[in-house]
Amino acid sequence: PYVNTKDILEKANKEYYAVAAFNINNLEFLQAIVEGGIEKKSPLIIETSEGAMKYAGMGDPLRGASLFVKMVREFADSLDIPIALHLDHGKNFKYIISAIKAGYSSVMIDASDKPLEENIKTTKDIVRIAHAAGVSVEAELGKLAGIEDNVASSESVLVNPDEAKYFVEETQVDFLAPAIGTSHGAFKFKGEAKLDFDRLKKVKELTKMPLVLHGASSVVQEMVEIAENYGADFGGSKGVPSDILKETVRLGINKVNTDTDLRMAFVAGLREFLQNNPKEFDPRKYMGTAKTYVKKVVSDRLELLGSANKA
Ligand SMILES: O=C(COP(=O)(O)O)NO
Ligand SMILES: [Ca+2]
Ligand code: NA
Ligand SMILES: [Zn+2]
Repeated sequence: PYVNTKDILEKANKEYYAVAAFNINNLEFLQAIVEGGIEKKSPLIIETSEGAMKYAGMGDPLRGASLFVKMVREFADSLDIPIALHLDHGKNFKYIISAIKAGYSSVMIDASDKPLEENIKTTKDIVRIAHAAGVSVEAELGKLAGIEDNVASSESVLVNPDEAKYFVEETQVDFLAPAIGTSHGAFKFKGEAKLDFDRLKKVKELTKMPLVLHGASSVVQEMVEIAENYGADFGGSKGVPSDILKETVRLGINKVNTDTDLRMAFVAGLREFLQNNPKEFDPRKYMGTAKTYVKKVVSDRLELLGSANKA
C-alpha cells in the first residue's frame, strides 16, 4: 500500500532498524527498487529531489511531481509492502507546495544553511501547511560538506544536540536529519571514514524521534570495479563503510538516504552491457543489466539496514 513516511519511520524508530530512502529520476530505477523491496519484503521510501521533479516534468515541477505520484502509487496500490514517496532537499517553496498538492507522503524542508532561528521559522511554516494536508515533514540541522545547498561547502557543520532538542520542540517536525560528518556523492572522505557517533547518540537521547542519515551511500566496490572495467573513472571514490552504517542504525538512524550507490550500479550495468553487445538497441535489453545491478544494491542495503521482512 501507499503509506505516509511517518508511519514507516515510527515503526522503525520503535524497533531500532532503518529504512532506505532511494532517489529516483526515472521509471527504471523505480522498477529496480520495487523489485528489491518485494524480494526482501521490506518497506520502501522512494524520494525525488527538486531537480528530479523538474526533469520528469520537462521543466514543470508540478507535472513532474504528479507523474512520480502516479508511478509510485501504481506500484504501491498493487503490492503488500508499504511504499512512501518523499521530496528530498526541498528548498524552493513552489516545489514543496507542488509535492504536497501532487500527493507526496512527506517533504523535506532543507533550511539547514540558514541561521537556527530562520531554519526554525521556515520549517514551522512548512510543517503548518504540510500537516494540514496530512503530509509529514523532515528537516535538517548542520551542513554536509561537499555539494550542499547548491554551494560547495568545504567544511561540514556538525549538528549541535542541544539545538536539535530545541529545534524539534519549536518546529514539531516528524523526522530530523542531523549532520554527523557525511557528505553527498562518491567522494565522502579524503582519509579514514569517520562519523560523530557521540553527537548522534545525544541527538537520539534528546529527541527520541526518527532520525535521517544523508550522504549514506557506501560506494559499493563491486560496482566500482565493473564500471572501471568498462571505461569509468571513479578514482578516489569512498563512501560510508557498511560497519559504520550499521552502527548509525544501532544508535538510532531510521531513514538512510541512498542515491549515489544506485547511480553507480546503473552506470556499471549500462557500460558492461553496451560494451559487450554492440548490436543491441532495445532499451529494455541494454538497461536490463543496469536494473539488475541496482536491484542487487537495493536488496543488499535493505538486508543491511534491518528492514527486510518488516513489511
Ligand atoms: O543524501 C542523499 C544521498 O546521499 P548519497 O550521495 O550518499 O547517496 N540524498 O538526499
Ligand atoms: Ca542542507
Ligand atoms: Na530527505
Ligand atoms: Zn541528502
